[in-house]
Amino acid sequence: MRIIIVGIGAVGGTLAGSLALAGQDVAAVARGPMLEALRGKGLTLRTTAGTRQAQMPVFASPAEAGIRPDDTILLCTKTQHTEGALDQLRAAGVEEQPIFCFQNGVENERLALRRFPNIHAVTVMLPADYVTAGEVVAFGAPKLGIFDIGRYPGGTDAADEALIAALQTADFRAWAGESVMASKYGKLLLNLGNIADAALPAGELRDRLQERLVEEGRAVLKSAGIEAADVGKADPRRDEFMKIGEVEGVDRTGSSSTQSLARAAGSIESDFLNGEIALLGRLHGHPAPLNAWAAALGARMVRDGMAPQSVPEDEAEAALAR
Ligand SMILES: NC(=O)C1=CN([C@@H]2O[C@H](COP(=O)(O)OP(=O)(O)OC[C@H]3O[C@@H](n4cnc5c(N)ncnc54)[C@H](OP(=O)(O)O)[C@@H]3O)[C@@H](O)[C@H]2O)C=CC1
Ligand SMILES: CC(C)(CO)C(=O)C(=O)O
Repeated sequence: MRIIIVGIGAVGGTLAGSLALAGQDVAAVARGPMLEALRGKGLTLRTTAGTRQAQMPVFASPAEAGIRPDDTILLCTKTQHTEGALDQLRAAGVEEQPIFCFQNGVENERLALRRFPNIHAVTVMLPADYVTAGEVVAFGAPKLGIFDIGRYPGGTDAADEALIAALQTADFRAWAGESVMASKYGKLLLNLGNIADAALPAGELRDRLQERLVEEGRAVLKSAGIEAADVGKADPRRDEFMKIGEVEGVDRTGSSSTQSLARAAGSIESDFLNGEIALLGRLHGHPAPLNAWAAALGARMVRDGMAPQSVPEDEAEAALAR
C-alpha cells in the first residue's frame, strides 16, 4: 500500500512526516511555498519529543505522482479546497482507491462520494500548526494524533483496518467504528469555537462566545435528529493517548482557522463549520443566528485582511446579545 497525502499543512504534514519516518511508503502532494520547501530540504517535524527531518517523494499534483491500484489517499486540505483536490484526483485516474477525509466538518465526505465510490471519514484529533513553509509543529503527546475511522456513510472495511495498522506503526492511535459520522458531528461541535479563537484574545468573552456557539450548535443538531458523540475532554481516550503538550521554542498559533488568518492563506473554513450549523438550522426551522454571524465573520476577516484576535469586543458582545 502506498499512502498518498494530498495537502501538506498542519495535519497532512504531521501524517506525512511521522508515517515516512516510520518507514511507510508515503507520497506527498503539496503546493505553494510548502511544495518548494519540501523539494528543497524535506519536512521538518517538531513535536514535544524533539525535531526530526523526514524525506519522502513530493509532487505538485496527483497526476505527477502517477496513481496506482494499491494507492490509499488521505485528503488533508481545508474543506474549501476539497473540490479542487477531488477534481485533480479524478483527472489523475483515481477510481476505486479508498479516499480518507482527514478533515473537520461533515461536507468533505459528501463532496467526495459524488465523485468516487470508496470514501472513508476520519475524526481528526491532531493539534498542529503550519505557519512556516517546510515545517509543521505537532503538540499531541504521547501520540501526535488520535482518529476515529470508518467507511462513509457507515460501516468499516479492510481499507480502514489497513490504514489503522499503518498509522499505528507511526505516532498515532486510531479506531474503526461503525458510525464514524456521530464522532465527526461531535468534533464539528468542538470546531464551532475555532472562530472564537480566531476573532478574540483569550479571556472570558472568548470562552462565553465559544460556549454559546456550541450550545446553539447542539440544539440545532438535536432539532435535525443528528447524533453527535462526545469527543471532547470527557473522552477517556484523550487522557490516555493524546494530551496537548509543549514544543520547545514554539507558541501555539491557535485553531486551524486562526492559522489561516495568521498565514494570510486567503480563505477560512468557517462556512463549513459554523456555516454547517446555519445551514442545518435553516433546513430544519431552527434558527442559528450566532453561528450564521460567526460564518459571515470568518469570511469578512479574510476579505478585510484582519489579523487574528482583532475583532472589537463590542461587536462580539452585540452578536451574543441578539
Ligand atoms: N490544524 C489543526 O490543528 C487541525 C486541523 N484539522 C482539519 O484538518 C483539515 C486540514 O487542516 P490543516 O492541516 O490545518 O490545513 P492547512 O491549511 O495547514 O494545510 C492544508 C494544505 O493543503 C494545501 N492544499 C490545498 N489544496 C491543495 C491541492 N489541491 N493540492 C495540494 N495541496 C493543496 C494548502 O495549500 P494553501 O496553503 O496554498 O491553501 C495547505 O498547504 C481541515 O479540515 C482542518 O479543519 C483537524 C484537526 C486539527
Ligand atoms: C480541536 C482543534 C481546535 C485542535 O487544534 C481543531 O480541530 C482545529 O484546530 O481545527
